[in-house]
Amino acid sequence: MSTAGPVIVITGTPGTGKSTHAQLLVDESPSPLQHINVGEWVKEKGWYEEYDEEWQSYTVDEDKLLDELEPIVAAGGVILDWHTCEVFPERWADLVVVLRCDHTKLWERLEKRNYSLKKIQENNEAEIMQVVLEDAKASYPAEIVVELKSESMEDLQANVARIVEWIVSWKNEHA
Ligand SMILES: Nc1ncnc2c1ncn2[C@@H]1O[C@H](COP(=O)(O)OP(=O)(O)O)[C@@H](O)[C@H]1O
Repeated sequence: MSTAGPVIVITGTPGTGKSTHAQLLVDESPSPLQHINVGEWVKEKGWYEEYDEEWQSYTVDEDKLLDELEPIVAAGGVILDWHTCEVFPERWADLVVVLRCDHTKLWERLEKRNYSLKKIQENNEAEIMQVVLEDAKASYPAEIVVELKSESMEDLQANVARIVEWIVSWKNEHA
C-alpha cells in the first residue's frame, strides 16, 4: 500500500519462530523494515481490555490496536509479527508468511518458555489443526499467503533468503 516498503505479516502459532524470522529479516532486508512484535506492543502500550489469568494472555482492544497501527502500516516498510492475522484489514498486507513447525519440536520450544501445560496443549493442538494457516487463507488472497516450515536453522536461513528475494522484486515493481 506504500512505495516506501512492503507490509509483511509474519504469523504462526506461538513458538513457530516469528520473532526469530522477523529479526533476521530486518538484518538482511535490502530496504529498511520495522519489526512490530504486536503482542509486545499490546502489552507495553496498554492496547488491551484485561489480562486473562486462566489463559495467561491479554484480551486485546482490537479497535485501539488497529487505530494505532494504521498510520504506521500506511507508511510501509513494516513486519507485523503476531500469532493471529485475521484482525488486520486485508488491504494492509503485501505478503502473509505463515510459519509451521512439527508439534513435538513446538512442544519443546513452548516448555522452555515456562508456559502452563494448558497453554502448551492449546497451542500444540492449534498447530496440528493448522488454525493460523486456515485463518490466513480465509482472510487474504491465496497468492499472498505463503506457508513456510520453521523447524531448523537451515529452514530459517532459507525462509529469510526467500523473503528477501520477494522484497527485491516488490521494490522493482513499486519503483
Ligand atoms: N527455524 C528454527 N529452527 C530452530 N529453532 C527455532 C527456529 N525458529 C525459532 N526457533 C526457536 O524457537 C523459539 C521460539 O522462537 P520465536 O521466534 O520466539 O517464536 P514466536 O515469535 O513465533 O513465538 C526460540 O527459542 C527460537 O530460537
